[in-house]
Order: sequence, then C-alpha cells, then structure tokens
Amino acid sequence: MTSELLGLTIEAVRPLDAAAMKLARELQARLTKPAGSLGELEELSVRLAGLAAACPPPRLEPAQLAVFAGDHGVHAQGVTPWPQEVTAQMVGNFLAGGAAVNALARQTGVTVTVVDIGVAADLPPADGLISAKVRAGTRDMTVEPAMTRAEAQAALEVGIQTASAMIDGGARVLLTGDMGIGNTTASAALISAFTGRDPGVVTGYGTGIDAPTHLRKVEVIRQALALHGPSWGGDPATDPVAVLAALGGLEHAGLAGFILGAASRRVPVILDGVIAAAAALTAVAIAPSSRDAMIAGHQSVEPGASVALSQLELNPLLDLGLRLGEGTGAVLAYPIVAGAVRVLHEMATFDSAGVASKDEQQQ
Ligand SMILES: Cc1cc2ncn([C@H]3O[C@H](COP(=O)(O)O)[C@@H](O)[C@H]3O)c2cc1C
Ligand SMILES: O=C(O)c1cccnc1
Repeated sequence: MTSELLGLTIEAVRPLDAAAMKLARELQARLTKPAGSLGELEELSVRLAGLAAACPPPRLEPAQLAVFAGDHGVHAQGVTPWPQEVTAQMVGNFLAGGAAVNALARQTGVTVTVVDIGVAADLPPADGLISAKVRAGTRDMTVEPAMTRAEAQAALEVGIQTASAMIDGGARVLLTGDMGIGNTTASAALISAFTGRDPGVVTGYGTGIDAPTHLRKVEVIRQALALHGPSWGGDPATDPVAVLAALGGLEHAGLAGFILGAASRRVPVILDGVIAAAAALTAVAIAPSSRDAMIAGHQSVEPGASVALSQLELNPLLDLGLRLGEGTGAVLAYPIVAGAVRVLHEMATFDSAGVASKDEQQQ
C-alpha cells in the first residue's frame, strides 16, 4: 500500500520537457563562445531547462540544504568505531554553525537546515532544526527489518514535506546532506540490493575503519541481504519500499522522499556522497523519472557511490577525494550548477553583442 502523499508525489514526477531542451540547445548555439566550449555546463543547462520546462530555467537561488539525521541499529554490530552519541552531538555542531558543511555553505550562500528524522536522543527545539523524528534510530538489520513499512513510508513523507516546504519558501535548488553514525553500512546494503553488486565491491571504509572492521562490515551486510533478500525475490524493483525498510536508515528514507519531492516540483536536487547515492537508487526504483532531477555533486571515495552513480548514469561534477558526507560535496558543486543556468541568463548572443559567428566569418 502506498500512502496518499507518496502516491501523488510519484504521479507528479514527469519526464523532461523536450521543447524547452530544444530551445536551450538553440540558445547555447547563439551565445558568444565556440560551440561546446562550456563543456558539461552546456548539457547540464539543457537538462535543467528540460526539468523546469522553461528556457532559460529559473536561476538557482536561493539554495537550501537539508541534513537528514538518524541513528542505526546495525551500529551494535561494530561496523564503526565512533559512538552513536556522535550523531546527536554533530547535530548540535550543525546548529551552532561549526561543522564542515556550515563553513562551506556560508562560502557558497547555501542555507543549512537539520531534519531530526531518527536521532536516538531527545533534541531540544532550535532554530534551523526540523523535529520530525519517526523513530529513535532504526533496528538492527542483521536481526530484523531496520524499519517497518509504515515507518519507511512516514520517513519518505517527512522528506517530501521538507522539499515542499523549502520550495514553497522560495528555494530553487535543493541539496542533500546526512548525519548518522553507521550510515555507510546501510548505504552499502541498499546499493548492493539495488544494483545486484556484491557487498565486497560496494562497501567502503566509512569514517576510516581498519581492515578487520571492514571485513566485519562486509559480513554484516551479507548477513542482512541473506536474511531479507528472499522477501523481494531477487528483484528489488518489485517493492523498493520493502528494500528501503529492510536495509535503510531513516535518513535514507527521508532523502529518497526529499529527492522525489524535488523531482515532483521540477526542482533540481544536488546529491552529496554515498548516502545520497543510496537514497537516489531508492528514489529511482520508486519513480524512474526522478533521475532527471538529480545532479551528482561529487565522486565520493566510497566505492558504492561510483557503482550507484554509474547505474544512475550520472557524472559527478567534482572529484576531490571527499569522504565526509553532511552535504559538503553538494555545497561545493552548487556554484557550478548555478553557473550553468546563469550563463543562459547573462551571456550575450552573437547577434546582440555584434560578434561575428563562425558561419559569418566563413562567408
Ligand atoms: C565527527 C564526525 C563528523 C561527521 N560528519 C559526517 N560524518 C559521516 O560519517 C558517518 C558515516 O560513517 P560510518 O558509517 O563509518 O559511521 C555519517 O554520520 C556521515 O555523515 C561524520 C562522522 C564523524 C565521526
Ligand atoms: O560519501 C560520503 O558521503 C561519506 C563517506 C564516508 C563517511 N560519510 C559519508
């Protein structure tokens, strides 16, 4: 059973608008530069026009980033050396403006909001915090499904509502962020399930674990897949919400909803690292055209991120060796994405600037 809000959101996710894309290609050809010389910015601008169904598409300002925060029952399996309490402590740090994502967001003009979707601690109300806890952390996926279907759906809805509220408030681009000790384990499990790739290939070192912990992490993911895999009978696309509920974190569900919410409003969403990539696979399994609203901000060091992005056919804009999360890679990519649109608004055409085009010079 699909909830009403999720059903309506899925229905509203539509393909790119071909007419606006054609106009954007024609406009790119008239701008005062050799054809193709702005490289990937050109194709990106065309896709953003198709997404907005307008040429030029709206300028990507203001930008809003949501850090979905949640804890993980699988933490009990020793997949990370960091105590679970660090999730809540880092939420405090985000709200005080002291995390990496805050520093980078101030530089690039992005507003950071934290969504408590599943932190295993009571967080007092604060400016910049949306309190939308579905549950105080997930269950241990090696023992039982991490979430019930109802919890996964509720978390998807929190994500959709967060995207809607930000867009209603004027945001023209959304960025993904995450915080949750243990969430690279849940990410690798989701990526393995949705791509069919072996856990040994998609599981990384997260915050920086030693080799024995990495072996254990891969084994934990194998165990969870062996336990839950039979319930989707080898085809995760038949029931993606069941896959999400079995293996995901509350922040993955929130992020998948956030992506679907953005796509349903024809607003682009810049993905951060491996947690966002796992949520993106989930969103695409739920509504395939949501892929067209996604921009891969960067190439995370986590191997699962490359596997997921290649299945999504998304080219990451940056490759800086980042392995932090929080939204750092998305925030760094934001000026590039905004620039792709700005060019369509602000560059002169050969005609308007009185610059001879290649064809004219050849005549
Ligand atoms: C101080 C600190 C700040 C962070 N900011 C993001 N993460 C990142 O690391 C965590 C995932 O890695 P793992 O699966 O290995 O636990 C997530 O919370 C993610 O956002 C952090 C992790 C720590 C320790
Ligand atoms: O790719 C990421 O976003 C990432 C990698 C390691 C730890 N946390 C997040």
